[in-house]
Amino acid sequence: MSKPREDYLSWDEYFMSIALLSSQRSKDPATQVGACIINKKQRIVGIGYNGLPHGCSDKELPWGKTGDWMETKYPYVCHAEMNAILNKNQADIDGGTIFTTLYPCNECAKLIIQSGISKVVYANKKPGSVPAFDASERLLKMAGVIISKFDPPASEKSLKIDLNTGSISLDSSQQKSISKPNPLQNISNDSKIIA
Ligand SMILES: Nc1ccn([C@H]2C[C@H](O)[C@@H](COP(=O)(O)O)O2)c(=O)n1
Ligand SMILES: [Zn+2]
Repeated sequence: MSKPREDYLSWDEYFMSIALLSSQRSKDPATQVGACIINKKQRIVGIGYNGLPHGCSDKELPWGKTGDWMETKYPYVCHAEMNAILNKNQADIDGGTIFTTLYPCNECAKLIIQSGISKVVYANKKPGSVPAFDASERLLKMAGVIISKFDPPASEKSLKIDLNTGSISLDSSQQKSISKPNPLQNISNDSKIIA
């Protein structure tokens, strides 16, 4: 009898991969973020990425980061976590988990708490002390939300999606390459999340 496939995605890898894939819908030229919410039964109930509100033109609103605040992206972009919560297809997400490619900001932390989500799994966090992330941590901890850093696989694991042929390959090797930096652990304040 043939054996089941051994080289497959763990649940956490699966949900974080979906968050990462969703981030690739973002039009933010600097930082693409994705989020995936699961309910208590491990079913996906919401997905989102950072982008402008419905009906607001990607071409008319600014995408810059500096200068006059009104002429930056910050007042206009909906965060990935916010979109995932608003897109949820189930009213009750109490006790759910949100997988997010970037640590949630304080505004998203409020939404996470109020929606009943009880766990956050994040892949990246901006280095140093950033007020929006410090305040978020304060709120999440106070509300009893579990904060967990995504545990990357012990060995190299990468997914390659070929949209031309419609094929996908999951490559894994026994050892992590020492020379190649892990993009999930190494981001600067200004860098793209996924290289
Ligand atoms: N947890 C987060 C944090 C940030 N975002 C979005 C908001 C912006 O589009 C971008 C951050 O801009 P940056 O200053 O890093 O270029 O990421 C989000 O969706 N979720
Ligand atoms: Zn946010």
